[in-house]
Amino acid sequence: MNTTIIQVANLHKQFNDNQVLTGLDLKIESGQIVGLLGTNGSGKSTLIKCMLGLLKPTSGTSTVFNESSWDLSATAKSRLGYVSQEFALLPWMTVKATTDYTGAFYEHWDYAYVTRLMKEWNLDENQRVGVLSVGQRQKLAVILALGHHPELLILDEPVASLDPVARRQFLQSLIEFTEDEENTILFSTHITSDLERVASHVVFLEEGKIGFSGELDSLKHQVKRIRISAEQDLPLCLNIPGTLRSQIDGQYALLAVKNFQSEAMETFTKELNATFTVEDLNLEEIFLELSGVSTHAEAEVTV
Ligand SMILES: Nc1ncnc2c1ncn2[C@@H]1O[C@H](COP(=O)(O)OP(=O)(O)OP(=O)(O)O)[C@@H](O)[C@H]1O
Repeated sequence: MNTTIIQVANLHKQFNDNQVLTGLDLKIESGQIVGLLGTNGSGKSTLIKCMLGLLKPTSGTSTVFNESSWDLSATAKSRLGYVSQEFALLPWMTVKATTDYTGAFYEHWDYAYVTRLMKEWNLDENQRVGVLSVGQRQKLAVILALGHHPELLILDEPVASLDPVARRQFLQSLIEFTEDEENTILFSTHITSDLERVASHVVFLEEGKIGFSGELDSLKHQVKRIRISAEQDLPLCLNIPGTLRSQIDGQYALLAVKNFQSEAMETFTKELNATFTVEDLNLEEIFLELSGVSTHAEAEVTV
């Protein structure tokens, strides 16, 4: 049975007069791999920090393992792994000294697992941290977060500096991490193809609110591109509920809709004496449509 790992209720966060998060409600359950999407500055890091108790919400609540995020016990913290965007490592230490030093803080540090990950991810344990590339440092930060087998892993843009090979290895490790145990992952990213490869659920932040939260498959099922073709010119405004974008050109129309319902579309097009076809969008196209950026430029309006 799935248990609730993170629960956010009516969460607001404001920095001076900058309202970043506006009444968010969110539930993440054990075993989920949740991808957090949103445009730059939409509040992904702020939400993560509120969940971890690193920032205090202006109002509302957040709990992790049923404990208030703002007041997490040492036991709850030991069940967490977190990699922030601005992680700090000591440049004069070697990779090995860094992992040993971090491991010393944990009761159940898995030295063998850490050594295996370092080998798989081509990290030289004798190298000094100060001379590592940005991507190598990012790999090390992720390994440090995994070494104690956290039940909940939170990663803020973990793959931004990784090359495609390292990204594949990293994603594979994430899959193993949740396959072996009932672990939960929340990660923010701008790389939608990565998210599509591993995430079971998606949370989409939009103007301080949750634009979508649910299963990845459900999101793909709901957001579609529709082509309408009629015998006569179509009206200039179609008024189809859930339309994100529409382009009308005489007898033809091209639309992106959210909450697509086949029956409603059938009724609507019948009234216009028109027919329609439905096309799937990939996650990047869905993300762009939900963010208000048309992907129609790449698609012809006519059938
Ligand atoms: N400590 C802070 N003090 C003041 N403003 C902040 C602080 N942290 C974040 N902000 C503001 O909150 C907004 C959201 O920032 P945040 O870093 O959460 O966005 P993000 O979605 O993670 O962005 P990105 O995709 O670029 O990493 C921005 O306008 C930012 O300037």
